[in-house]
Amino acid sequence: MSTGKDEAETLMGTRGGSPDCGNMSPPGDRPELHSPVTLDESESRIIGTVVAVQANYYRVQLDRAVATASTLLCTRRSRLKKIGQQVMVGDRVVIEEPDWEGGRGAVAEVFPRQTELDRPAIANANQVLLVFAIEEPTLDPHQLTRFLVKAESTGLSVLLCLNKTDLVSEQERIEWQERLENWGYQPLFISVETGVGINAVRDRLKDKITLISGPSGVGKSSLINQLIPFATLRVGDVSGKLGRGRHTTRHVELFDLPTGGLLADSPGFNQPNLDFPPRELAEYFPEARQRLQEGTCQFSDCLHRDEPNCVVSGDWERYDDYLEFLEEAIIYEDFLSQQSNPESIMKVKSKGKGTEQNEPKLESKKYRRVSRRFEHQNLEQLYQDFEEEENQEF
Ligand SMILES: Nc1nc2c(ncn2[C@@H]2O[C@H](COP(=O)(O)OP(=O)(O)OP(=O)(O)O)[C@@H](O)[C@H]2O)c(=O)[nH]1
Ligand SMILES: [Zn+2]
Repeated sequence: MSTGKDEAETLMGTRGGSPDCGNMSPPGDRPELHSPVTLDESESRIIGTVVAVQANYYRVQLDRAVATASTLLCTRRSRLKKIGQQVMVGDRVVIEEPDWEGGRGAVAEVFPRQTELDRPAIANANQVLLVFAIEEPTLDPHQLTRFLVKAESTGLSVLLCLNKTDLVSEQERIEWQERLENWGYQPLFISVETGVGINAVRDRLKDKITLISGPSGVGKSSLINQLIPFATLRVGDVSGKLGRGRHTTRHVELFDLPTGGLLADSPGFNQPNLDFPPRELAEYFPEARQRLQEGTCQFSDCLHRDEPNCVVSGDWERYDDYLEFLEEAIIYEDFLSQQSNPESIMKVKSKGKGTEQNEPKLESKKYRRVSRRFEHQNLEQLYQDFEEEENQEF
């Protein structure tokens, strides 16, 4: 746990850009939220966390309220602009020139980020809280796996929470527990309806920055309403849908948990497209991760498909999901490489009599095992994502 003073010693602000910590902080190296030290008296620094970014303004929640202000609306000092220092939601920052009465200030320095995600754009997040329901909607292991893989791909800790346990028997709950433990997870079983397990969730969110995720209807909003008192939610967020504004894909805002910690809800994160290199996929299945820790595949670039002497392929429940997602990740990689080289999408075909015509290239050999239907669906989603992103203001 670092203190404000530790942070002051490692400030980057004027000393260059953010370290490229990407979205893959190594497992086991997961940061805790900084302890609530606000005003570093020796240097009179005002320190806080950026909880929202709106146009060129940053809403900064101070570690400790000063005078009557607990948040300040800040601009970014021009010297940060000059060095290209971006300010993200979740950033720990130093504020200068506070105007306590007007509630204004200027972000002068940004502490080095411990983690950084780009979709949603959030710095220093510690964990993903993945919420599913056991019933209504019935828990679908395949969909759960997709969300788990997406959550794992952030490099953050993954906390799985199964809601609506009031709708199933204890026997059913235990069956799910055993099954998920075999996958490598220790889920929290909760019921927002009856209150079971909510305190355990609170404990796990304490002093951390948590990104909540999960499909529609599982009870995320109901859970958020339990965790954050009505009074602290801003107008427009009272349904429990935190920060769901016009910019659905990238917009993210942090909300204060009364027991300590911050919670972010980003609807874009609830469309779990698998947008990472195929080689990484095995790392996102705890079962595969474990096999790779215990053994080594014959080929260093093994995709764990049908290569000889592979330690990953084999008899584990989610191996078929692995294979399906692998194909999807390969398609995505191919799509990206075609984006960067548009000519590669088309080939010139002779139509006879000296005429030529551009036609889309057929899939390359390594992707042929993908079914047409599967490919079509996924590409449609990829194109949609791509267009959506193009249209985003950030
Ligand atoms: N039986 C039961 N119903 C619950 C529980 N938690 C939530 N619900 C109900 O499930 C329905 C969906 O809950 P929401 O909180 O709106 O779900 P959501 O995940 O926010 O859904 P989206 O807004 O579509 O993302 C509501 O009718 C809730 O009352 C629970 O623990 N048990
Ligand atoms: Zn292998």
